[in-house]
Amino acid sequence: MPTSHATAPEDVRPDPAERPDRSAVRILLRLWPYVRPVRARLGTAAFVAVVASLVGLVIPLVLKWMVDGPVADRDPAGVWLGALYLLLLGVAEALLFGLRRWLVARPLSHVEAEMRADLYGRLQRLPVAFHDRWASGQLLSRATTDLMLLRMFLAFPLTFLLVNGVTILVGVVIMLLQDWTLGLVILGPALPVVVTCVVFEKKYADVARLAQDQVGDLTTVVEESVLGIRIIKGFGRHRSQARAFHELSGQLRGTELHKARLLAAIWAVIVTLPEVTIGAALVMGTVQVANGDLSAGTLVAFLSTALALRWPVESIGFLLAMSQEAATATERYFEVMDEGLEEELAGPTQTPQRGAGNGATGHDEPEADRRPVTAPAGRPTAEVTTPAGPPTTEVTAPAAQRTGGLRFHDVRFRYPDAPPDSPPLLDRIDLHIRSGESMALVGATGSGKTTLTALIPRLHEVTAGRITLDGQDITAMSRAELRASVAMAFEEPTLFSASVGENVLMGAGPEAGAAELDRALGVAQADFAHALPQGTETQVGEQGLSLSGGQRQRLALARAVVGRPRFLVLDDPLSALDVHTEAAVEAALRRVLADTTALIVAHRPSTVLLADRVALLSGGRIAAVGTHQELLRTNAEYAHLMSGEESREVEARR
Ligand SMILES: Nc1ncnc2c1ncn2[C@@H]1O[C@H](COP(=O)(O)OP(=O)(O)OP(=O)(O)O)[C@@H](O)[C@H]1O
Repeated sequence: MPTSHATAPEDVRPDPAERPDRSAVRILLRLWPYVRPVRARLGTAAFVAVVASLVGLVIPLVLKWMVDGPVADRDPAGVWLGALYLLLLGVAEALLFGLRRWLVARPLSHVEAEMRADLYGRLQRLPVAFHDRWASGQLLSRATTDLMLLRMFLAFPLTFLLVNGVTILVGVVIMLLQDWTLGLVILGPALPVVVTCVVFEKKYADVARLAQDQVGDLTTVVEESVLGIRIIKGFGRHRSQARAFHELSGQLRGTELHKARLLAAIWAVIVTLPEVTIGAALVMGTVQVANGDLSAGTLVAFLSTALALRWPVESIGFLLAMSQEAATATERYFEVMDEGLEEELAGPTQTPQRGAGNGATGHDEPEADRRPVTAPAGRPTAEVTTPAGPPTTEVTAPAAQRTGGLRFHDVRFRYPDAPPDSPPLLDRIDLHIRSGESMALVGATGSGKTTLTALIPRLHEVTAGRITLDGQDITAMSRAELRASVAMAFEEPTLFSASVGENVLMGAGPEAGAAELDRALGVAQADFAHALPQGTETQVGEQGLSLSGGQRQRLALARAVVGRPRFLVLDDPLSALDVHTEAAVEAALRRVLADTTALIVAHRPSTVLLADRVALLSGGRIAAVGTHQELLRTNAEYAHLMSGEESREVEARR
């Protein structure tokens, strides 16, 4: 059974100290492949916004013309004309900003959808080891909150940092042209503002990253609480769960307040300094007007321009903050996208080259696999071996029988996150399940049975050695081909939010229909599906929670057998069934197992009896292989496991 590792992944976030210290700009540049297809529209939108902003800067010049012209000459018609110009400029500015919004809305939702689709696709193709390591909440928050932040960045800060930059530049030039001394006064705070922005950016980057990671942690807690609601209620853990939630949300609140304090600090600098200088310029300008050195219109134009630049300057603070959050979101997005795909994973590092590929292997028969004894009546193979003792008889079976079926060749496995000096979980596993044979796999809890079965469809990669299916190395097959040949039913039967029929037919090709569905439901004794309100069209809830454990297990079994796989791997498939249903499923499974090569993880004698032979996994090795009766007689550990004590322990854990 998968262990708690699957539900409590370690913290995989890169240590802040280990994260490469890259500038926000370089990180954001990674978005270019997604932005490229919509660059024309985004560019046009930015151009329109620059024009709109510059239109706003013409308004002070019209004011200057009005004050020095019609107002000074007491010409009402001129004043009305000036007012009309101002109105037209205001309307033009508003229309242009509206056009910009219209231009960006569609392409940006396209970018967000593309990025989300890529992330989802990547998550499907990442190896199981990746999902073991990453908390689901961290992945969820990247697919939702982070992508929303990116869309907002492309919509506002990306454009407005450019627009405001151009506006400030043009505005400053206009002010210097009006009166260069007043212009220099206005430029005074530029240096302290720039320095503050640089310091702010670095500090804000760290806090933004922390906040986004904490959102991921919080999402994980919420998700686990919802999925585990029965356990929380059943054990009355809602208070401790709520405490854990409050603690995390308190931490997030603290981080958000830290962000707010940083924003307040930069805001104070960015707002106060320009305000003070505008005040100073007003005083100086008024004195100059009083002395006759400056026209009133010029002063009005100057101050109006300075006031028009207030917003572009003040907004820099939060535009930088949003950009920083977007850089963090980009970094978090690509942390997932940069993970190696299943397909890119190298095979075992020390693959023995003995007899690779089809044909005779030349591989020595494993010790426990050599001695032919009598097969159970009616079984397809006569090659059943005794459990213990030195090899006595060489196998004389035809080559096809020796290489056919499912075979582990000197397989070794250690979880990638296990300490490097720990012994391998599976060590020198040699096991041969002959074509058409079914083999039960028995072992103490935690001995590695589930892990061993997961190696067959390459959910994990063997550390050394190789596995062959009918003589063909599984690493030489495409994953699609491999997984079409091997069907699995896991101990934890997961159903998807779809109809019962769709859940079962997931295990077959697209051509499978009602006949295959009925047959599979029959084999798994899951005919209850026909009695559901809408028969096999009935939707099962999230994870099939509306069905009982036994019902879900039978549907999972039906899914495994529906595609008539060449190889069947069942991880304790009958654990949740009552004795009568179990007997019925066993009877039906026997017929299926006659046509396939199967490996069945078993805890109970009744499941073991489904198989032709049994392999005992102990201490990371296949300690014995033989029939149930033989192993009962000759192997004390097996006898103990089957005596019921171990089975009861396993039952008690469920
Ligand atoms: N993703 C993982 N990373 C590291 N160690 C793991 C991982 N999954 C399982 N293990 C460890 O591997 C060992 C074997 O686990 P496995 O689930 O294969 O045992 P099992 O024999 O199927 O147990 P059971 O009979 O209880 O289902 C356990 O000690 C477990 O802690």
